[in-house]
Amino acid sequence: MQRVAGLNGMIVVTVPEGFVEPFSYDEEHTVLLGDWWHKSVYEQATGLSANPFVFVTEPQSLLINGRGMFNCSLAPSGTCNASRPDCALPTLFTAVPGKTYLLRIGSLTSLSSLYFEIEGHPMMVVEADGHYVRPFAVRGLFIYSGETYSVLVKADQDPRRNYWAASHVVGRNPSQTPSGKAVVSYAFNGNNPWMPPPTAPPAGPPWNNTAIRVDQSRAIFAHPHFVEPMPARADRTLLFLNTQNRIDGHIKWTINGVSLMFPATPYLVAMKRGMKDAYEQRPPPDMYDHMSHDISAPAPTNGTVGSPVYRLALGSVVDVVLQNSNMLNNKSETHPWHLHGHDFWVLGYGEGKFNPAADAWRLLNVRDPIMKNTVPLHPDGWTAVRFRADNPGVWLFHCHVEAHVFMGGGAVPG
Ligand SMILES: O=C1O[C@H]([C@@H](O)CO)C(O)=C1O
Repeated sequence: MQRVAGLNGMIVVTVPEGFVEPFSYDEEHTVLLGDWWHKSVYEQATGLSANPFVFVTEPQSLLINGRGMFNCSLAPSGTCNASRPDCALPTLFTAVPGKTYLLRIGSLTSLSSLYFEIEGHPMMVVEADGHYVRPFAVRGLFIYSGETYSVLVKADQDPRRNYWAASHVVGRNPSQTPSGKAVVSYAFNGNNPWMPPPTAPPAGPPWNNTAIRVDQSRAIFAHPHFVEPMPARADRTLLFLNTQNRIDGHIKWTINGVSLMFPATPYLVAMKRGMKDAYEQRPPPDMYDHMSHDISAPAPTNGTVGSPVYRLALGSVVDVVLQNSNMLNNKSETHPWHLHGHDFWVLGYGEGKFNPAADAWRLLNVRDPIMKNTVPLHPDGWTAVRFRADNPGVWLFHCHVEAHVFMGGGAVPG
């Protein structure tokens, strides 16, 4: 749930009594990561629907548990205390020396893909979107809007000083967005929790290094004792081309040429009452023209705006291959795709164009895929997921970038 439009929070579901998790820890902290603009979402929405188009551009701040800092030189005069550019005290996480902490990390960003790290404290990733993963160690965690992870961190460093925790934008040029900062302070006699760490905050990885982000995505597998059996094959395959189109002069995101616009009457109400005019009855295309479409060129201007539904047979197994492609400005960006009402198995990630006729299927992980509900679609690549349509309803499957879903970047299975 994104903060910029007013909603923010983390719900922690505890395990049933007697259930033993595949790891142990002493204490836990929740870490909510966000991004923040000085303009309201209403101003942003006006720009996104305007001709000429005005993008939201990069956030002014990154937030860690609601607190952020921004570059005062960019603020209108009088709105910022230039002698104290950090303006607010950062969030403080307290650690008792020697203890192991479970950090429950969620990204509530509207736009930014992030890298979160704690100076001098590597992390062991143990859970993703509510599913246990085969544990793997990282120096910092790449996390995309809508995702949640749990990581274990050991408080095993010098307890007489404080440490930076930081979030950095990746995948987009952060240009004017300073890193989000928080402080980890050891509860140790004589250590002042409000003393700034003696070191410079970590700089994070280069924002445009896609390969290391894909590597992390590929390192996530189900925990060997918690592999959810996956159906061997799908009943239906959807190949989604995720791209921009210019429609009636406006920049839109489209999926297989359709830019999603929510109907005025909610789908469920319309279906229950048989209101056939309330949403588009013609089914949207299962595929795009994958043989001839060039994903490294802007999409041709043939998109439409609509509200069609991918009608799925109850209980059927559906594969979706999300295919990235260049925007109108000829660049490719990261899109975190989020499915409502279901978890999916993450079959794999690839570079370039997915070719359903070729070997691509054999490269997918059918042995121990992790289940998630949000998955990154990396620049110039594809991501394949499988889910069972076993939750009757009308659901949204969409890019979790707030501006993109507003501009039509979603589909409606139901
Ligand atoms: O939807 C978007 O629009 C801009 C750019 O494509 C046009 O300004 C951008 O970076 C997006 O993610």
